[in-house]
Order: sequence, then structure tokens, then C-alpha cells
Amino acid sequence: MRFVKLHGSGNDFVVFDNRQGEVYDFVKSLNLSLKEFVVKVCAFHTGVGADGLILIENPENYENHFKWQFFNSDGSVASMCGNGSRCAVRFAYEEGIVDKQVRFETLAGVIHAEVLDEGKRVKVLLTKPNGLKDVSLRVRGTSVEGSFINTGVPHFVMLVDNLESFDVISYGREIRFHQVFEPGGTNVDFIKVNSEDSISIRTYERGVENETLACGTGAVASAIVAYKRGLVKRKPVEVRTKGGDILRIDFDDDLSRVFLEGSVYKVFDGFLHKEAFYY
Ligand SMILES: N[C@H](CCC[C@H](N)C(=O)O)C(=O)O
Repeated sequence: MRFVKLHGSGNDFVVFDNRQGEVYDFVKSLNLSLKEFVVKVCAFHTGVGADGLILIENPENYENHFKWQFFNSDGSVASMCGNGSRCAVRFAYEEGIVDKQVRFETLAGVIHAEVLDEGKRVKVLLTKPNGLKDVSLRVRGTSVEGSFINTGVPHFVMLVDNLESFDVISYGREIRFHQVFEPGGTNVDFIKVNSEDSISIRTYERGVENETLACGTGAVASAIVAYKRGLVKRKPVEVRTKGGDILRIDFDDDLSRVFLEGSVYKVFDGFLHKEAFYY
């Protein structure tokens, strides 16, 4: 089973062309559920290893170029993934499925994207964020203040001192599962302000259940929260990710248009053998 491994600023994905249902046939031949397949493919050491898995499929509406299914590495389905969308567009461009102006269907809605620099950079117009609100919750016996916003998937954003040494994984996990965010939980973004148009971010990602090197919808959530709370004064906002790449976030004041732009890296073309699933 052919696949391509790509990452968007360190947030990595295994992408399959499933337009003829090839993946479904392969999974059925293995007597696995789709969720089991995803978990095994995304596993490090025994699979390909990735934060998520993407299936490229034929669109429901012919005016769009393709539809996708997005899965986190734990097999859970997410309605949107910013970095994954940039990788999916690069894949579709190189497969000749799309040209440089792209429209594709996600559970969050139709995403518009633009291929830049022959796919080495992709700019995505996300769906309109919603639900921006201040949230206070108790974590480890202390009151924590932050902001919630849904940028295609839910995010809780909070300012921290010494971001570099912050305990993102255990502290992030407590917030990710906090009852305030039930049902479904949330992704958790920890940020510091660098300048009037720059923040740094570290993200605990729902469904990966770990810190990732970058989170596209998290970078967008954090840039919007930082701007709306007056922590940054200018747009576009530079978001410095854990992996070191910079994501460029721009948006209208009324959030009617929200853009995520950054680098995409093609890591390898691969072939999955059935015996990979016998372990
Ligand atoms: N883990 C997220 C989906 C992927 C988001 C992230 N990888 C991005 O680039 O937006 C969730 O289940 O809400």
C-alpha cells in the first residue's frame, strides 16, 4: 500500500490516495477496523510513525477538488488539522489532483488553499473560528486563566512564563481532559509574547496525547487570542513553533478570513507491507 510521509513544520502525517477506495480494501483484507489501521500506521518503531493519518478521497461536491478524512495518531477523527491540510494540499498538487488554487472538503467545512513555491509552502484559508471566550479553571489547586476558541478544532490558550522549561505534557494533559471542556476535550496551547507581532507556542495535542513540534489550528488560535487580548499589536502574527519553524497567521479583525501559511516538507514515498500489521 503506497503512502507519502510529509510534515508541516514538524507536525507529521502519513497520506494515502484513497480515491478508488484502495485503503478500505487493504484494511478489509487485514481484518482490521480503520481505527486500528490508523493506530498501527502512526506507531513509531512498528509502523511509519506520525502525529496523524490522512485519506485523500473524491469530493461529495464536484466543484471541490477532493475530500479528506483526518485521523489523529490515536485513531480519533478530528474535524480539521491546519498543518495536515497544508500537507494534504502539497500531496494533491504533486499527484496532479489539484493546481495551485485548491478547495477541499473537511468535517469543519470547505477549506481553500494556495500552493506556493511549488508546494514547499502552502497557505490555507481556515473556516471561520468561533466560540472565543475567556475561561478560568482550577489546575493543581490554583486558578488558571486563559481563552478558548474553536479554529476547526477546540483550543485553550494560556500565557506562561519560561515557556522553554514549562511542563507542557503533564500540565497540558490535565487541561486537555478538564471537565470544563467536556464533551470532547480540547487542545492546549501555551504561549509567550516575543514582540508586537510575534509569539512562541508549545502545544499539547488532543488525539496525539503529547506535545507536537507544531500545531496549525493551535497557532491560529493563539495568534487570534494574543491579538484580541492586546498582547500583540500587528498582523500578520509570526508564531514560532516548538520545532523552530515560523507559521505566518493573518486574519480580518472580525475573523471573517483566517490564513495559516508555512513550510511543508516531503520526507519520503513509502510502501506498507501487510506484515507490518501482524505485530
Ligand atoms: N489534534 C487535533 C487535530 C489536529 C490539529 C493540529 N495537528 C493542527 O495542525 O491543527 C484535535 O484532535 O483537535
